[in-house]
Parts: sequence; C-alpha cells; structure tokens
Amino acid sequence: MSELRKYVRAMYRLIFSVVNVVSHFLFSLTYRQCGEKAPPITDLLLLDSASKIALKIRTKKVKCSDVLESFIARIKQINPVLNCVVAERFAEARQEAKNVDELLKSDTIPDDVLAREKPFLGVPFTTKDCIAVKGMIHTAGLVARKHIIASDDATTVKHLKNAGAIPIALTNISELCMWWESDNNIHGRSRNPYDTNRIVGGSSGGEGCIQAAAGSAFGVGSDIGGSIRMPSFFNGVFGHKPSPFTVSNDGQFPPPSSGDHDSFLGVGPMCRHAEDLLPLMKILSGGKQSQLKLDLQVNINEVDIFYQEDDQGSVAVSPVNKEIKALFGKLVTYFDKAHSRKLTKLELKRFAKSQQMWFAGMKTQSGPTFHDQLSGLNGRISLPWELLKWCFRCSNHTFIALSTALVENAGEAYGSSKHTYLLRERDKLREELLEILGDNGVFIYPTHPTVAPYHNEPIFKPFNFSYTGIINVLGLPATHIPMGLNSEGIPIGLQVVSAPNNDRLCLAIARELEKAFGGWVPPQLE
Ligand SMILES: CCCCCCCC/C=C\CCCCCCCC(N)=O
Repeated sequence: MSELRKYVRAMYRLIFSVVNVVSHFLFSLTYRQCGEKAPPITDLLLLDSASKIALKIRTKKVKCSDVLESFIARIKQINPVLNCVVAERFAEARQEAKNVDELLKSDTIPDDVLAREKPFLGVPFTTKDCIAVKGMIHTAGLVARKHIIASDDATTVKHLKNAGAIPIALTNISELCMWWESDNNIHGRSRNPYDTNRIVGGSSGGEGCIQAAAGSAFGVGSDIGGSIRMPSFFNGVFGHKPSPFTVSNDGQFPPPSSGDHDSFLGVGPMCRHAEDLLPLMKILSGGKQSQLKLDLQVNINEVDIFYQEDDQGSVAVSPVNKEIKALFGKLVTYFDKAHSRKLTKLELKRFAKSQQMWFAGMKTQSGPTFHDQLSGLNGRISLPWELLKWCFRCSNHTFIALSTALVENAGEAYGSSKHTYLLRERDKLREELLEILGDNGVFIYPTHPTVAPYHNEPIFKPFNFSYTGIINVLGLPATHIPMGLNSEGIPIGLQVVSAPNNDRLCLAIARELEKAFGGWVPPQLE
C-alpha cells in the first residue's frame, strides 16, 4: 500500500472512531435512564416453544382457540409499548382456530398422520410486512404501497398454512427492508423489549421484537444483509438465514433485483427456542429438505468448530464490544469442559473488506436499483428534492432510505476495475472459508459488533451491518444464537455459519449452545 493510501486510511479510521465514540456518548446522555421493558409475561403458555404448543394442541391438552387468545392478548398488551405489529387478522384467525378445534374433536385424523402432515396445526405465527399474506397489507414500509393488499400468499406462507399454522399479524420493518433500524413513514418506529430506548434492528425488526416479547409462537423473516440475524441478535432470539435457493423468495416486496440477489436473500425462521428451527426449516424449504439433509443426525463431537473474534480491522465498522468478544472465551471453555474439544481460531484478513464486498455484490448490471424501488417500481424519485422535503418533514421517505440511494448511486460502477477486484476478493474469501469448513465444519463469528444501539444511533455507524452482510454475499447459511444478556441487561450472542446446504450443522450448534448458555431470556417474567 502506498504511503498516501496508508495515511488516508488512518485518517478515515480516526474520523470514524471519533464519530463512533462521540455519537454513542451523546446518545447515552440523551437516554440517560433505561427505557421501559416489555410488560411482564404472566401467561406461562407463552413461554413454550412452537413445537410444544403444536403437541399440546394436537393431543388436546389445550384448545387451539385458547392458545390463539393468549397470543392475541399478549399482542394487545405489548404493542402500545413496542409498536412491533402493524396489521392483524384476529377475526379470521379465530375462525381458523375454531375449525382446528372442531377437526380435533371429530377424531377423524389419527395423531401420527396429523404430526406428519400438519406438524404446526393451530400454531399462531407472524411475518414481516414485506412477505405476502393474502388479504393483508403488503407495504414494505413504503408510503406509495400503503394501500396495497396482497392477492395471494407468499410460497413460504402457503407452506406454513399447509402445515397447519395460522398467520395472526404482520410485523414492522425498515423502508423497503434496507436498513437495520425498523422505522418507516407508515407505521413508525419499533422499540426494543429490553430497553425501549433502543432499536429492534432491521429489517425484520418487528419480528425480532415480537418473538422476544412472546407475542407469537414463531415468525418468518428475510435477510439479504442481516435482516433476520441482526434483529434476532438485538432482541435475543434465534434466527436462521438459509442456504441459497432452498427456501422460496416468492411473494416478497421488493423482489430480488437480480439472479445474484436471489442467492443472497434468504427467508427463514425466527423463534425463541432452538428446537423450533429445524422443523420450521423443513416446512419452509418445501420440497428442498432432502437437499439440506435435515433429517441427518448431527453429532456435535464430530463437527469441526472454527471461530474468529472480529473482522480484522475494517475501517468504518465499530470494534466488537468486550462482552461480545468474551463470549468466544466462554465457548472455548465450554467445548473443552463439556466435550473435550479444542476450537480453532481463525484470522481471515479479507473480512476487513466485508462492507465493500457486500456493496460490490449488491450492484446489479440491469435489475432495478434501490433508487428505482423507492417509487414502488413506478418511475424514479428525485433524491435532492426528497431530501429537501425531508428537512421540512414533508417527504414520504425516511432519511436513511434516501441516503442509501445516494450511497448506491455514488458507489463503484458495475464492471469497473474496483468492482471486479472486490468480487474477486469475495470469491477468494469464499474459497478460503469453504476449504477450511469442508463438509463438517462451522464458523462462529460476531453477528454484530455492538449490542442494540439507541434509536437513530445506527446512522452514525451505518456499516456495522457488514458482519452479517458478508455472509450473504458469500452465499452461506447462518444462524444467530442468543447467549444471554450483557451487564446492562441487553441481549448478546453470536452467529454460526456453515458451507452451503449444511444448515443442519448450524441448527445443531444452536441447540447445543442454547443448553449451554440459556438461549432466549424473557425481557421480564412476573
Ligand atoms: C450521514 C448518514 C450516512 C448514511 C449512509 C447510509 C448508507 C447505508 C447503506 C447501506 C445500508 C444497508 C443496510 C442493510 C441492512 C439489512 C438489509 C437486509 N434486508 O438484510
């Protein structure tokens, strides 16, 4: 590297560090006192996993209608505080729950058939407001789509309905799902159940929030840069971004802009209990579960475990918090004590370019850009004009959506030498990692460098999402695993990554670490 480039890099790093530290200090002064927490959970049924609830319904230990009423009551209790639900279909769900109870009462279908064909019979679930649920709004947080009603279910929603699950509500997202705080000009901002002064993440932020607050039995999110894993991390729940092309991306707005985006984007489960991830992946992947070999047993003692504590010094990304870094030490000790296993530490330097590699991967040659999508794919908005309107609170768009479009327009041109270089670097990193992982390895890596920031704080550290984003452009599956709370009571955890189609390894590690570290911790229990 030339001396000049080194100097520019050092200056850039210095400026970023100052902005990072000063902005956090100012935000913590503004929010000096911890905000509210989600109201305490008093109905113990809400603590069960979706699989246990399904079993209880199927074996008539509880009525489906009663389960539904428990979740409806919980949503009504939490939503005024957290603003995670943006639309509901309680009346239709009540009728569907009644039908389930009548079906079960009739005893016409044997238990084992029900367990096989309708494994989630009567279980209430939620999904984000960009995945179509027939008859419900489908806005993607874009004012231009405020009145759009989905005319059909997304394929994933169809699969879940076929498995007997009942959609009850839609959850909040960021505008066009392209930011990691969930706030938009239709539904407003969602608040973290562990401290309402903090973000829920994005784009599946309402979903992470409702899962943590036990407002639905499980949820569905989508992830092209971390939109399942970041909200799972900030809200202390499990979330899995599947291997490319194993779960349908149909029925989402915005649709993937290019073939590449289709491989980066993944629809996957979000839930409080690790045991739900595998059965949900079986359902969501439709006919593809054999590709994922989800029925193959995983012996943890035979999985090769690698880890890396940070991205090796990316310039514009916050350093990994001490308490998150300390989780690696705890992991090493746990595997040593419980399994007499040694974990292998990696220091792959190319991760330092994660952010640039994500942007390079997202650049499309011909598909609609983010800027095109801001109009709802109906012409092109003027960014300077909208930014001016935003200053007077007159724009239909969020500041961050407009800024993202500007950053996108200012980036490397498709096919430029820098763009080609970054794609090559990404491919080399993928080869390097796949070689290490082989067919039986997992890679444990921070999901995010800091715990849930305060509202609006992400604007001052926009590229922190690159810890998750890099995994998307590498085309790998990954699961976020909650591993307790930090000293301020805010969730922490890590993501586990595997080679494509080895999702089952990630899910097995999630179950193991849930046993070892406790998994989801309710925001408040009475
Ligand atoms: C002064 C403010 C500058 C703000 C610059 C903002 C640039 C933001 C650029 C990209 C943000 C991408 C965030 C991706 C979040 C997750 C996406 C997903 N759906 O998985």
